[in-house]
Amino acid sequence: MKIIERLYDGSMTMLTDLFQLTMAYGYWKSGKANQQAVFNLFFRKNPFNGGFTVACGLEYVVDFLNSFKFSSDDLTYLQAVKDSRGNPIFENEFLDYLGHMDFTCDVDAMPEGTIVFPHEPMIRVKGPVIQGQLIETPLLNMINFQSLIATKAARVNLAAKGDRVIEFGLRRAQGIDGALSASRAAYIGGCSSTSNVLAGKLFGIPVSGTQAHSWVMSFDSEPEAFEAYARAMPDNCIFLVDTYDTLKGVENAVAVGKSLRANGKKLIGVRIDSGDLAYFSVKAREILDMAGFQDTVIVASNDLDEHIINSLKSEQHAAIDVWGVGTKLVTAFDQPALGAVYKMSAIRDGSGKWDYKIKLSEQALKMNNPGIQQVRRYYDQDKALADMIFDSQHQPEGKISIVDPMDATRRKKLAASTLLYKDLLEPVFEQGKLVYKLPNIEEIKASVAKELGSFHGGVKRFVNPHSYPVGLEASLYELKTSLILKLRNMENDQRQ
Ligand SMILES: Nc1ncnc2c1ncn2[C@@H]1O[C@H](COP(=O)(O)OP(=O)(O)OP(=O)(O)O)[C@@H](O)[C@H]1O
Ligand SMILES: O=P(O)(O)OC[C@H]1O[C@H](OP(=O)(O)OP(=O)(O)O)[C@H](O)[C@@H]1O
Ligand SMILES: O=C(O)c1cccnc1
Repeated sequence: MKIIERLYDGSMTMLTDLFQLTMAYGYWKSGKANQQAVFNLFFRKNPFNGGFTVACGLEYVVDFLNSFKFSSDDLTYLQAVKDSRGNPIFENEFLDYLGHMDFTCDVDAMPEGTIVFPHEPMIRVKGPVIQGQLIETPLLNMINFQSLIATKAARVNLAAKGDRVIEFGLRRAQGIDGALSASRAAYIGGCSSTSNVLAGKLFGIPVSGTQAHSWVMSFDSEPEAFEAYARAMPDNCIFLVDTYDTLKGVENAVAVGKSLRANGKKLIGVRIDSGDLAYFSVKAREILDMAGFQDTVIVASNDLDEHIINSLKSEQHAAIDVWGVGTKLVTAFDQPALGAVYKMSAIRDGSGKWDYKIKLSEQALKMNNPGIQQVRRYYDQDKALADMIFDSQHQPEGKISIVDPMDATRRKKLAASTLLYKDLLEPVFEQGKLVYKLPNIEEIKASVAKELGSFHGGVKRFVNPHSYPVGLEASLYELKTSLILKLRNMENDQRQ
């Protein structure tokens, strides 16, 4: 079979790191496979030095978990995986166990489109430790990338201040799924359409586009190229005007626009893809307006990102109506990974009691939070005030104090009983059964716009954004501190 058919028709359960399978084998050998554990997926820093992150990728995760099953092909492959002495790593009885394994975990997650902040669990998995372990890598793969791109797209669209942004990234994206899931995430983050036709077909995203230099170059002259296009597609005319001389190109577009008009058609737009976009767009606008083409839009492209768009639009008053953004959006050019991690935060001991876990680190930033966490977002009217990470086993009551996990002296008191709130993690799977109704892509996209609207402008600015308050509920903070002290004492005792 060809590589693309094999990739997309096969089971995805093996989309994991080998060490997840070797640890799974170890859990099984040690009789621990079914010990209940809790894992949280979270990141430690907003991308792009920004003040927020857009959660994205859950639909992929749901699909992946829904069809989580090792196929006989997978097991045959695993049978042949060898250790350092050339012997099979996995014994057949274990492979048989994997073959019969069904996904039975509880999964709670933030819906796609939720605005999320560092240290907040975006996904919580509770169930047999072997299963929680095996799905670590694919969950990170799906959530890290799509959340990164949805966040970049949200930033680009904030800079465009309501103008249409078309995502042009397919040709520069990181491979096939890098392009497809980037187109999906970019649309969710706020783009209006994509040039990626397969993404349009798969996800129901509107597709749109203009024309390339090769079209113009294939004719003896630019006017001939525009005329031929207008004859072929009179209702789809956005001419690329910078192949030879941008302003002459606009004049050539106007000339064809006049004959389109004479036939009851319209010159929809011109695209400028090089040079000083502020200067050329303003000049192009003058030419178009003088000729009576006030409603012809100016599309700009060429290595754009949120900073260039912001400068062109807000500082230089460029006359650009539509932004075509490719490379820097779909490759998350200035930050290639979100850096979300997946950490165990509790495991049930032999007596059935939850044993809360943290990982010690020299860096406070790297110490995870313990417990079976939930995130509560408090609102004052329709504005988000602060988020509290708490242990769902101990529902907070009365007056609430939240503690900054990076600086315990920073505490925020909330008159919680008078405030509206929403718990951000929603049940997705209960004992392996899907209990969540997936929103469609339009609903997800609309929720990003709505959610962003509930945050103060300072959180969304590009330079030194305001750090939105996220804290640990005080008793969870105390618990974390006591676990750290206990582990440090254990370390000291072992050294003596
Ligand atoms: N007025 C402007 N202010 C800020 N940045 C701009 C402005 N006009 C264009 N840019 C950006 O400057 C960069 C221009 O890069 P470059 O010099 O490679 O483009 P170019 O001169 O159009 O040549 P090419 O044909 O190779 O694209 C692009 O990222 C573009 O988006
Ligand atoms: O610049 P991006 O944000 O990635 O947007 C996509 C770019 O892709 C096309 O260029 P093409 O691949 O033909 O090459 P070019 O850079 O020489 O125009 C298009 O003209 C844009 O410039
Ligand atoms: O349609 C376009 O103008 C387009 C598509 C892909 C990349 N650059 C431009």
